[in-house]
Amino acid sequence: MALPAGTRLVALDTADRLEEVLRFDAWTFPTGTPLADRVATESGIPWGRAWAVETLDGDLRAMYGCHGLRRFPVPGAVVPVGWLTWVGVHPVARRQGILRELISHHFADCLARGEAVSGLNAAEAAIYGRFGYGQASTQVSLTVPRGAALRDVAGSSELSLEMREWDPERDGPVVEALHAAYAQLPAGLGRPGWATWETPTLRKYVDQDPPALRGGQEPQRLVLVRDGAGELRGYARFRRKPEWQLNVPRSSVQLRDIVALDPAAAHRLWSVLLDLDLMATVAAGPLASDDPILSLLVDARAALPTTNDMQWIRILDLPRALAERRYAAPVDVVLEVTDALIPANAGRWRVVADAFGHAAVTRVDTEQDLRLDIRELGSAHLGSTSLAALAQAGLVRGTAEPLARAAVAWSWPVAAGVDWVF
Ligand SMILES: CC(=O)SCCNC(=O)CCNC(=O)[C@H](O)C(C)(C)COP(=O)(O)OP(=O)(O)OC[C@H]1O[C@@H](n2cnc3c(N)ncnc32)[C@H](O)[C@@H]1OP(=O)(O)O
Repeated sequence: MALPAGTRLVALDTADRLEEVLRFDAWTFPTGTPLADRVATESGIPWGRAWAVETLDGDLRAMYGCHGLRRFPVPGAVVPVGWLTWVGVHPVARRQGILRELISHHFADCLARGEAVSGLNAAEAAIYGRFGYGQASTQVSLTVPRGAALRDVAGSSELSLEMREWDPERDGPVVEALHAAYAQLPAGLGRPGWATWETPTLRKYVDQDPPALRGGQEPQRLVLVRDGAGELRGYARFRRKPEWQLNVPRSSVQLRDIVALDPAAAHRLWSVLLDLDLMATVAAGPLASDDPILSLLVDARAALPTTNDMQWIRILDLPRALAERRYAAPVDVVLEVTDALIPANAGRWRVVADAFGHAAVTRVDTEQDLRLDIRELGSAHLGSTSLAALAQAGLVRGTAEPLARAAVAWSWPVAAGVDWVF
């Protein structure tokens, strides 16, 4: 397939076309925010690694961008990943194969830059599976009632608190350091998928708090927690949304993110957030599906947990991607993989690894143990989608023993996930 006649692909190297891009984007993602306000905020567009499809007259018809992450956590390692973003096709140009062309361009670009994996957050869950992306992590959202009881954690009450208005220049580096440190927890195992805002564009994008993007809520606030030696142990960023019903305060805390480096800090932060006057609830999420609050709440059900897909992973260079990550148990298995878009990944691959080691991945022509598509391998790549679960749906085929061994090896003790979308 090719781009529709009368259109061409052009690079978006600089922000020169920002206003035009934002006008175009408002066709793909409707917004009530005035254009002038959007122009004045950091869009998060990765200029220099963004492309547009335009007519020969220069009218924008589609675009996509890619964040070149260099420290994306996969099980037991951090790797380069091409993070697909800002995908949109104008309503007049849809269903003519433009997205399919952009995806093919993105895959080739990532491979040329040595990125064995592409990832994304999907606007709609049904879009990307056809291109070999598999759902690799889930997120949980909570609405925690004010005053919800927490299980005790020793040392929580001895930690000190500081609350202040968010100041990006002062607080951005503090929060970034805590967020990055959390990626290694617990005990150095590390949380796959825990991306940090590692490019200057992403950093500016997450640090900003312009009134136009507050939705009528108060400016962002920050709570910090320190141990007895004054060392920072965690933070939470939040806003309060004021609301009264029949003279009864029904306001809510909108928690943007919360990071704690130990259980006492998590308990202390949640204790203060659940005890703010005039609030009825604390709305939290995206949270990883094993976030500590789910174990700390005495009645997690009362927090009305809802889950959704979070990160989607596409393996672009199979031998490299499978060798880059580590495995939770010894494994020696032959996979027969199909890949309709990247033929170099298709065929039989032997994967051999020790517990918590990297794998040797070689092409073989011996009998396969398991058969699956590249999409399923992407789902399992962050360690949170079980190959055995996929087998129950008929998406991985093989006999019981190699399936069980591979399912354990591909898993990881810490759930994949992250607390922001980009
Ligand atoms: C990572 C991100 O940035 S997520 C953001 C994605 N963007 C949006 O959701 C904005 C609004 N939507 C759009 O801009 C467009 O409809 C897009 C980008 C989703 C699709 O673009 P199009 O150029 O129309 O897609 P294209 O014609 O290449 O279709 C490719 C395939 O995807 C399918 N498809 C397209 N859109 C959707 C959708 N929303 N849901 C399910 N399937 C879809 C098509 O049916 C087609 O399937 P086929 O290959 O089996 O025939």
